Amino acid sequence: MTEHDTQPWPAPLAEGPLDATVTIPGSKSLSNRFLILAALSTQPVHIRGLLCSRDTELMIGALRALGVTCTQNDDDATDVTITPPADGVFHGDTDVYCGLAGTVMRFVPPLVLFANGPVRFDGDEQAYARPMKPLLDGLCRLGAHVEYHGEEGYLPFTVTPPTTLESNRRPVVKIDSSASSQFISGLLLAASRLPNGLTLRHTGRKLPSLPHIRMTMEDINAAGGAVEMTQRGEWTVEPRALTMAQEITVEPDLSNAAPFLGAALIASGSVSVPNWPAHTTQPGGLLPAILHRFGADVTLDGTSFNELADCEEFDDRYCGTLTVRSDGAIRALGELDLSAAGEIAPSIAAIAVFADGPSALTGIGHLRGHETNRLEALVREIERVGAHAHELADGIAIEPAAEGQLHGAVMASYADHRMATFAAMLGLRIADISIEDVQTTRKTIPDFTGLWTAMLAQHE
Ligand SMILES: O=C(O)C1=C[C@@H](OP(=O)(O)O)[C@@H](O)[C@H](O)C1
Ligand SMILES: C=C(OP(=O)(O)O)C(=O)O
Repeated sequence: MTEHDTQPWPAPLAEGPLDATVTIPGSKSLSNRFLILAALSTQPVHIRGLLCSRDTELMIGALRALGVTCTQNDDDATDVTITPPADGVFHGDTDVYCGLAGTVMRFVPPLVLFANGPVRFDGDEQAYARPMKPLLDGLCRLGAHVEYHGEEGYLPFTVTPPTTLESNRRPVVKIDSSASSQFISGLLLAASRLPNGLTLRHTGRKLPSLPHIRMTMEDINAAGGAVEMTQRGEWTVEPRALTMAQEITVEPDLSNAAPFLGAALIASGSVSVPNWPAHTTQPGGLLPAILHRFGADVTLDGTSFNELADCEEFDDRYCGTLTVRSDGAIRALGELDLSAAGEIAPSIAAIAVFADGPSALTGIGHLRGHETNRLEALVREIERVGAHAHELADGIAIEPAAEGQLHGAVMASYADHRMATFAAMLGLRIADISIEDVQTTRKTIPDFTGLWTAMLAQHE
């Protein structure tokens, strides 16, 4: 146990305008999709730049339990080779531990359709509150059997594979995915292996995180699959043998870049992130526009954000250095619909605490079912430092306080990586902020405190 596990971590105050470059580790969402697709592939896949954090370790643990060979390079754990079981059949009669990782608890159970025995799923106690039922109902429609060991619709549970998969016609699965896009992604990722593919319909009114569903579709199609959105809220997947490229590189996690890029606004100065993809399926790709709306100057390799869309130099594969500059004056957002990118809401909320007026983040009611009830947690932590916030039916309204009214506090992190990074962002401008259990950031960032202090050491 380190000191950080027991003592709140004193979040550093910015000593002056930043002039920093930060290299962001691989994307959680891409890493865990590539791992699943590699496990379903017909040949070994070499993944470079894999995120090495709790959520990817849990995914690797899950795949190993199912009989997939995952070999990490001794000198570089981000370099991994995945070899699916020789006959493509996953091992049953095993246990999968999901921790608090949505991508593990929603992407792995569909693999059990192709296993030779039941698989038991469990996770952290806090994971027992995360919705699972629409995904598991979908698996039951495909012939699996689900037994709940606690409350119906939640972890822990056992999935037993069907004795045979329906093979005379294409199954139609209808689920309400308004609580999480990951139900759709999980079913799509596995569906190419079904004898007749799948038609999947979303029956709810709202669907969050559409970029993450587009990411799923793009990754499946790049692996030789054939998935399309046939109409709003309906997808078809053709039966296909998936063959991923033999080598694939993971983009940096653009959502995890949000606290660092946001620091340029809160602390003033500039923060640069190399290897920023000009085109991406990650929802963090929306950050340049949002930070620009807050008043920052945003450039990719020197080209200003306003010109990026028309710039022919930036083809689909272009990666450059994204730089965010600010004099510390932050414009309020008014209302911002974040339904496409709910996972960056805590970072956007931290910036909004220092804006020149109120901001409302909407379209994110489903954040109540994330790692913690993030809307409730954000309101509580914003009030704790002396600013004001309240919950909306589908979001949060933030009212900044005059700087003299803001004060330090011991901030709770709720076992939520993004609540911990949110608190560190507040600590850039508010003295005497410390953060309980900052190591919870290991869910998706291997060394958050190291990266954060290194960023702060680079100032004007
Ligand atoms: O598919 C993915 O990789 C993710 C989808 C989103 O989930 P929700 O739709 O539940 O918000 C996002 O918030 C999560 O961090 C990652
Ligand atoms: C919601 C998140 O994670 P998960 O993949 O566990 O759903 C997140 O990282 O913000």
